[in-house]
Amino acid sequence: MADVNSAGVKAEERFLSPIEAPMLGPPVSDMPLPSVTAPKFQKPHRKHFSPLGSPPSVVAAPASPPNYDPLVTSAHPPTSSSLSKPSMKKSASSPPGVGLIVLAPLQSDPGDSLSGLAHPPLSPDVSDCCGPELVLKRGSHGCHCVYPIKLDLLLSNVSQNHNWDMFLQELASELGLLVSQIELINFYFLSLSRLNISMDIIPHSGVSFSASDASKINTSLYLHKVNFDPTLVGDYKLLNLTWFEPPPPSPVLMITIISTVLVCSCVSRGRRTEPPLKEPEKPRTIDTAPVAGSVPHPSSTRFLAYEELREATGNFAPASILGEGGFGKVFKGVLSDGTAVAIKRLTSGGQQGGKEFLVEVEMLSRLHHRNLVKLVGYYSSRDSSQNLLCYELVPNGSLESWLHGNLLSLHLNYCSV
Ligand SMILES: Nc1ncnc2c1ncn2[C@@H]1O[C@H](COP(=O)(O)OP(=O)(O)OP(=O)(O)O)[C@@H](O)[C@H]1O
Repeated sequence: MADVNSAGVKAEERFLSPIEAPMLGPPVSDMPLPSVTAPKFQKPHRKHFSPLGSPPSVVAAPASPPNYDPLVTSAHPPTSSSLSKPSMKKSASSPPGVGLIVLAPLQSDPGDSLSGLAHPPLSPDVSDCCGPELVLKRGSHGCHCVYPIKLDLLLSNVSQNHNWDMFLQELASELGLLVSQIELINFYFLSLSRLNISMDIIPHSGVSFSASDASKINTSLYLHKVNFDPTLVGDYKLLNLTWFEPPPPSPVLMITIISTVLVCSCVSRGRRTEPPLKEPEKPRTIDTAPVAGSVPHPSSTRFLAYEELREATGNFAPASILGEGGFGKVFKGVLSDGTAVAIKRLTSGGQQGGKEFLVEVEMLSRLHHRNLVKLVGYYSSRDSSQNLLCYELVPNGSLESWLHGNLLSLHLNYCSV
């Protein structure tokens, strides 16, 4: 009898290198598994669970593919007769190696008896919007593609009046699946009671099965934990199980995620550690500028430490006195930076209070004229009991001599402004 596939095609017309079926010859593990060539993008890891090896182990496909191509078929609509006109086609979109493992044809006369067999209800064709190794999830909106588990079983002692719905229900129940997750892709009769059947198991949620779920299915089938009604199927053998590990996120997505994390991290860190904005510090010495009431200290001139002024004048030594006006003595001195200055020490208890003094200092510091003596800085104690003005030193004689001499220079001091 010659074997026929689901489309009723004689096996010997299709297969150049037939291999013995597991129950008829070499074990399935000796069957070379074809290599997979998938596009680089979204390439999933394809893993074969060896039915004859340790159940949870993953057996990689051999590096060298066999010389013959495995038969790759698309899903076929149910055929009314196993001897009907063949409609099998090579799938261009499917990668090699994803499909039916070819079993050897039996050398017996097929006769017409196969036409009376109850054929498995194959899933109808669906639109081919999915990429290689992906299948369309039925019932979903749009083109929802998922990675299935591809399963090949060898069924023996199959009832001729096989109730395939019952078989699928039992298989789904035993594997903890929904019947809707199992799609029969192809079948191949070896004899009246024996056939190889291929199916896709569709993940109920997500884009693929987890490794543990795939391993459970593999183990259940390998260890024959799946029990069928003996009136339906006498025995079965796991020929092949292929699980597609979901591809890792694309590099673009990874870069986006990493960038987002980095940006968020930097922003968060910046908020934590960014010091509060500070006013640029003015050159100060030891003392700090006074704040008299609501009047801020003058910003356009220097606040000088009393200690510096005291040292500059030799502790306001009488020898450094330049003169004396209506508001106090004027001392000659040199600041720590070498600037020669005239320091006017206002008489304590003068007419001006702290606020007025600071306002005057602010005004003086903003007046600039070639005939005005430049204000270098000032000092005012917190209680305004000590107020000092520091001018550039006018050399070559007293102001009086300048004013009353030939020079037409004008001197305006703090009191006369
Ligand atoms: N920048 C200066 N450089 C050199 N000597 C100065 C300077 N400022 C004041 N003096 C000296 O100190 C003296 C006192 O000056 P001050 O300005 O205090 O009084 P005044 O200008 O003479 O009169 P008034 O008190 O009415 O302003 C001046 O006569 C001058 O000799």
